[in-house]
Amino acid sequence: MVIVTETQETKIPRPPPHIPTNATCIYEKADVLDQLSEGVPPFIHISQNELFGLKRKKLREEDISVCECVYDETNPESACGERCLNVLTSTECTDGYCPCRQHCRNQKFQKCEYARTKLFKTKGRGWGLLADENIKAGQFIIEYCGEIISSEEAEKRSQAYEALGLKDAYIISLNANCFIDATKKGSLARFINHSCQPNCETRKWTVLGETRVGIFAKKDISVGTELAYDYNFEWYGGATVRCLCGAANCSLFLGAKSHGFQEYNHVWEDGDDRYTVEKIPLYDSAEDEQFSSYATSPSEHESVAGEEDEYSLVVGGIKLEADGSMGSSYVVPMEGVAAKLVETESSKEAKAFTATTAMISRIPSNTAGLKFNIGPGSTSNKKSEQTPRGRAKVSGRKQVSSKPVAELFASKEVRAEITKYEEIKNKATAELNSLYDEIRPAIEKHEGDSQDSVPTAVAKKWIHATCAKYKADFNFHFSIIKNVTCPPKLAENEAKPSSGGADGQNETM
Ligand SMILES: C[S@@+](CC[C@H](N)C(=O)[O-])C[C@H]1O[C@@H](n2cnc3c(N)ncnc32)[C@H](O)[C@@H]1O
Repeated sequence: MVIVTETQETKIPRPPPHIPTNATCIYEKADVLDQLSEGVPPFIHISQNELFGLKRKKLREEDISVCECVYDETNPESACGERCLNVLTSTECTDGYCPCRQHCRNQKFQKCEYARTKLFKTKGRGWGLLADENIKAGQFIIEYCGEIISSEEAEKRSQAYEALGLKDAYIISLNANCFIDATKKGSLARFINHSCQPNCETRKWTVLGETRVGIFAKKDISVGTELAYDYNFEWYGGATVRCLCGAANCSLFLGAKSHGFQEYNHVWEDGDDRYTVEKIPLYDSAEDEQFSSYATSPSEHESVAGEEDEYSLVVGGIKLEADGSMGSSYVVPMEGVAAKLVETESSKEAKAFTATTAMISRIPSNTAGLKFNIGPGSTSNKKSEQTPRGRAKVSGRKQVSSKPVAELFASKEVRAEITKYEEIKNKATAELNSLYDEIRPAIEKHEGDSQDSVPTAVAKKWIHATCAKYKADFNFHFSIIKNVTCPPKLAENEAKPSSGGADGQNETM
């Protein structure tokens, strides 16, 4: 098998000269090539994402986050460890700007500081990746590299791959607008399989102003153990793949946790071991519910107006360089796929591909609130509704109105308390809405690039207002529950509460 790695000719848009580019990658490519033995389906190995039909945003000096770490020669761990401000916000330090200079330990993506891993053939799940050394919980293992594509392109490609009969899916979501496709080009992370009880997880990091996805250890992993993460597949309907992870809590199908999963729509292919199920264990849909917040519907992906890469154009897997020649790294791998894609993309029928299996997994932000998710959907897991003016409703949930609730209580004191908390809640909601209008330009500006990050000052304001709203919501509901479960003693002149409202009629909230 011929494996072709990225070449010097591959043109990657660079930031201006005064802004540093990726630090030297110390990853041993030879190690990778050794592993790609006979039988591994061909692909192009890359250790840095490539943009397809999208423009790379220039990194501006004012966008560089500079930490406050002080390097102490007697303690090498003092350089950008877990207390580094950048590490805490999942942002890599930038060469030339980090106070710890060459001692900085927070450039793991840029320097490809990967754990040692090894490809191996699994039973029934194709190829997989295992730990080739002991890995510590929290350790960065490898970057999920591939082509960065728009959501429209992702949909088009996944349908095309399905039509071509590709069994393995390698497209994961980067944010609402962009996806990483490691089908034709990728790092070894593309071989990591799914598990419903994973030892790894995906995390998004900001590296030189761009969002990148890394695979991190969720727990200590001993040498020889298979690496796996939860794909959180987002399915666009159609065929589903039986999960063979073997975990006790297995969801049984890849994508079973996604909204798009439709049990009635399974397509089993004759003679395909991957899809053969000897005995299907009983399926408990309740298990899905606890995970349902991971996945979102396809409609959540807003399309991006595809702009051409400044430097080159990729057509059906063949890269055309500025001089019209074909990039040399594109000649051998995925020949069949590339050829068919050229054929289908150039024909009008390409658009008429029936949507069958289109698997796109979604990467949750794993920064535990340190990364500021902001905007219309940030107060709820569900996509928030938009008013005609475009303003996001803060919550799509049914609102409880205080009046009928308060009337259920005989105590004046309780009624006053509930009404007071409702006023505070309404005020906090109004403040959040007006803040959203104020910061919308900043949000929209950032949505065009990385939807996950907005300037810290804006994020802080938003977090403050959101917390105030949550607190007010909580206090309002808590005061109702508290007074229902532990009603205050009534004053002599107060009547006993009726069973159904102040006027004795049954009322509902
Ligand atoms: C990102 S690839 C993983 C590498 C893949 N095994 C290979 O040989 O290239 C994802 C594909 O691997 C297979 N796969 C991954 N995890 C699986 C699992 N738990 N059960 C069954 N198939 C799995 C599915 O075909 C899926 O579309």
